[in-house]
Order: sequence, then C-alpha cells, then structure tokens
Amino acid sequence: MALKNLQLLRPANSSMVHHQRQTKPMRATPSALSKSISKSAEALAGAKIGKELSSRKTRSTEQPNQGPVRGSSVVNLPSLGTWRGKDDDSYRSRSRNGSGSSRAASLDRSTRGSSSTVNSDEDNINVVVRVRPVNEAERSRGEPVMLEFPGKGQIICNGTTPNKQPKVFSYNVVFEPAATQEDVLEYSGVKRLLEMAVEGFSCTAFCYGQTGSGKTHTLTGRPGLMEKGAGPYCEGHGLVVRSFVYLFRLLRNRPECHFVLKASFLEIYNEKVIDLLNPGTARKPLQVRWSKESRSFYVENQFTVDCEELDDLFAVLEEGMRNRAVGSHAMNANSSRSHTLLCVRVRRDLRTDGDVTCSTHGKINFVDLAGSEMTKRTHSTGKTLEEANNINRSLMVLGYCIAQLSDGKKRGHIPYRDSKLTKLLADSLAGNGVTLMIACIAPTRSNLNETINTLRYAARAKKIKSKPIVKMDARDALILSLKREVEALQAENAHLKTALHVQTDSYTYSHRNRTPSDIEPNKLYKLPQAELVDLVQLHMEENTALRTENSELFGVRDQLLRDQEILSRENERLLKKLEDVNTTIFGTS
Ligand SMILES: Nc1ncnc2c1ncn2[C@@H]1O[C@H](COP(=O)(O)OP(=O)(O)OP(=O)(O)O)[C@@H](O)[C@H]1O
Repeated sequence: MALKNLQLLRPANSSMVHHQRQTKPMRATPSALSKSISKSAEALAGAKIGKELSSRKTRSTEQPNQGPVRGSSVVNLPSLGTWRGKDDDSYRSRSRNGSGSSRAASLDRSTRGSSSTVNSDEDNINVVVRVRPVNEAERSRGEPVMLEFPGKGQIICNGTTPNKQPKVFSYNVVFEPAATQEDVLEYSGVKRLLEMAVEGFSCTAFCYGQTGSGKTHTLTGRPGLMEKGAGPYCEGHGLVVRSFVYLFRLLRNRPECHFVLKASFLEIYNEKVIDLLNPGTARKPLQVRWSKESRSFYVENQFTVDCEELDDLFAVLEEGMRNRAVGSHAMNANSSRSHTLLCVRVRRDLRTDGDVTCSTHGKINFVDLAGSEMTKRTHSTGKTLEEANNINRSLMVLGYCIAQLSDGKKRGHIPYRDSKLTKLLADSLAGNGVTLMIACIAPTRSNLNETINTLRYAARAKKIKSKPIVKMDARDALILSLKREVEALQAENAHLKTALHVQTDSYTYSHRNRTPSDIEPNKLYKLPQAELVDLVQLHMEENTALRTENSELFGVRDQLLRDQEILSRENERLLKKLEDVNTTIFGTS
C-alpha cells in the first residue's frame, strides 16, 4: 500500500498538556481525492456520490468478520493496562482561565481494571467523560456551572439533591472544558484501540450524551467543517480524522505486513438502517441479519470502500456526514437525529516463515449516538417527536443491555435483538471486542438532570467486563498453530540433542579429573606401602563411581532416545497434517 507522508495536527494550545511528547510534523498531502469527490459527484443508486469513491465501492454481500470466526484463535492480546495514555498520572493540563489547579483532564489509576497478560484476563470497558464549555446562550442567561473536577478521574456534581449533598463520580479520564481535540486523541485511549484494531481486534469508540453535549463535536469537530471543504489536516477535526491520521502512521510503521482497509458508514434513523454511502437506501432500508458463521449481526448489502490512502478514508467520512440526518430543535441547531456508525476494517496479511500468509481481521467503529435527552426538553413535536421517541427506545435498549452486562453476578438475557443499534454494537459490548465510551456532558445548571443521567449510565458501563480476542481465519489459525507446534518440537529436539552431547562431554571431563595422578607403572614398586593402599582405594572408589555414572548415563540416553523417537513420530505426523492442509487449500503439496 502506498502511504503518503502524513501530518499529525497539533492544536495551537497543545502546550496546555504537560509532558506531552513533541511529534515531528510531516508534510501533508493534497486531498486530491476528496476534492474530486466533492466536485464531481454523480448519481449512484439514487445517491450523489463521488466518482472515485464509487469506483472503490463494493457492495458487501458476504458476511463480514464481525464476530469471532469459528475456530479463531486468541493470540497476543496487548496490554490493556495503558488506557490512561502514555504519560500516566503526571498528565495534567491547565485550565484556560489560568487557575493552575483546574485540569483539562484528570486520570484515575485506581479505577482501572488492568490486564497486561496475554490472552487470558478480562478488562473493563474504558469510560472517559468530556465536559463541553459553557455556551453563549448559557452564558447570557448567567447559568452557574454545577461541576467540579478534583482530579483523579473524578467529577463532583453540586446541587443534585434537596439537601445539596454533592455527588461524586469516578471514571478513567475526565476531559474538562478546556481540553482540546488533540487531548482527546492522546488521552482517551483511542490510540490503543487503533493499535488493537491493526492487531486484529474488534474495537468501538462511542459517544453518549444528551443533545448539545458535544458528541458530534468530539467525534467529527465543529459543525459545518466538512461542508466548508476542510481537508484532512484542518485543525478543527475531531477524534475520527485524527484517528485516521494515526492509523495510517501505524500502518506505515509496519512494512513487514500488507494491509487492506475498507470503510463503511451507516446511520440508524427511526429504526431503519440507511447506508450513508448510498443514501438511496433511505427508501429501502438495509436489513440487519445474523451470521451463523461469524456468530454476530451484520448489515446486508452495505457498501464498503477500499481505502488505500488517508484521503480515501476522509472522503468516506465527508460523504457520510453530508448524507446523515440532521435537524434543528430548541437545544441544538445542528442536532444529529440518528445514530451513526462509521466502520474501518483492517485486514493484516502477515507472512510467517515459509510461504504461509496469516491474516487477521480487525476493525474500529466510531459511533455517534443521537441525543439521550427527554423529549420534552427539546420541545419536539411531529417528525422530531417521532425521531426522539425512536432514539430514546434504542438508547433504552442499549441501557438495558449495559445494565445486564454490568451486573457481573446475575447476567441474564441480554436484549441485543430489541434494537438495530444494540444488534450492531453487540460484539463490542458482549466482550470479544475492545470498547471506549466517551460520555459527553454540559456543565451548567439547566443540564444537570441529563448530566447526572449520563454520568450514571457511564458509571454502569464502566463495570462491563470484556475479553477481547483476535479475529483470524479458521484456516490461518490452524496453519499457524500447526507451524508453531512443529517449531516447538524441532526446538525441543535440538535442545535434547545438545543436552545429550553436553552430558557425554561432562562425563569425559569428570572421568579424567577423577583419575589419580598419572604414575608410571614401573615406579609403583618405589611407593611406600601406605600410599599404595591409598592408591588402590582411590581406584576402587573411582571404578564404583564410574560404574554408577555409566549406568545412569545409559538410562538417560535410553530415555532420550525414546523421547526422540516419540518426538520425531509426532513431527512426522504434524508435517503430514500441514502438507494435507496445504494441499487442500492451495492444491499443491
Ligand atoms: N468541547 C467543545 N468545545 C467547543 N465547542 C463545543 C464543544 N462541545 C460541543 N461544542 C459545541 O456545542 C454545540 C453542540 O455540540 P454537538 O452538536 O457536538 O452536540 P451533540 O451532543 O452531538 O448534539 P446532538 O445529540 O443534538 O447531535 C456545537 O456547536 C459544538 O461545536
């Protein structure tokens, strides 16, 4: 894959974060593809869509690798104990108002479910909270800020109960209002998610919160950014574009692998699945089906776009953002009226020694949920009310699922099937994937009830345990495991041979050392009687020791020969099996 030079954006105020490493800026590439897409749109299946983007599209009729493939193997789970970001708890940022005590983000080491072992341990869903700044309307009404940030991942909500007792919530990371988009990339744990997607894990980052709390801002940046033609390196971008840049940097650093990236983008609007890369499906929504093979839900006939370069991924986002359902209501002029799911699948082909190529299938989902607020707050009527009711229904099902999953003791039936949203998030929530929840909240008094709801929701989600697995083709997993077995046996054989050789040497050496000092036989008669007796005694002792040692060595040798015999028979059997598998798959032996 040809990877162009990429540039990692740093916001002007990135100095707000202490201990942040400087990233060497790289030259940006012109976003030729995205420009051509926006200029030369053509109708495709009733949709306006870019020429080059459409030429890369394929309709997915086969079932994607959404869940663990039968026979898939669990390999090399990277440490999940690094959610906090790279600079640990020394990471602090100053608030814009200059009060050194306030932090743009605070971290909580103690709340981490940690797992740094391979393949085995469970880990909690990573939950971070982002607090948006006070907006113009709130400022003009003189609304007080109800939240405090004492650090260590804690948020204190004031004025929540009649007796004014503050409530304290703890999370993995809290992004205070002054936190930048770059802070969120660096410290939310999304980089870890991207690294794991490259390794073959299913990863999901989703934003949850009431309308106007900053979900879309966090994921895709300021409203209208795409419409204004901002390229991939514009500073206003949110987590998604920054993640794309980071993802391509990761791929570029792995020249030993071949990567294939495919992206898709859908929305769930009024419980209908619409392909944002083919908005014609608004008239005939797509079906969500169950795959027996991958044991997960998938969207039938969804378009996927081959993304060879950063601009391709950017074009997918641009296209989808243009097509998503946006409405206006009392609380947000640019409110997302649907849940959107942008999925980037990463196939990694890794050549193991010999001619065997092993593929892993990772993915990262970016999910922007519609607002979780009560309908009366948005003064919704008619169409907007219907939208809000559907939004609330699917978020309610998501809430049930989260409540069930987080109740470790009595996990009962999880109602994934009750909404399209939960069907599609099932594999992320259920535990084979790696999930990051970004709970978005507003800091002012008029939002307090919704803020508390969101914080409770997030606290529940934090209890969900997951046990991520790498998705790998069953065929590849079998070949890899056979190869590994053969290698282990070969290594063991070599070790045994060496061990046998060393034993023999050491015997010879010790034998020589035990030999009494060389005395010429013709001088023996000159020795005094007592020395002669000692000498005879020494020889007799040595003879006994040698006989014992010899019989031990014969015993060891016989045992090793038996082990070797077993090993070589086992090796032959495995090699034969490997040949058979190769013959079946590649038609050659
Ligand atoms: N951290 C932030 N910094 C600056 N502006 C923000 C921030 N978060 C949100 N905003 C602004 O607040 C407004 C509402 O944000 P946004 O549209 O992202 O909310 P939302 O949660 O996605 O709402 P909805 O559920 O209605 O789609 C936008 O104008 C956005 O730019």
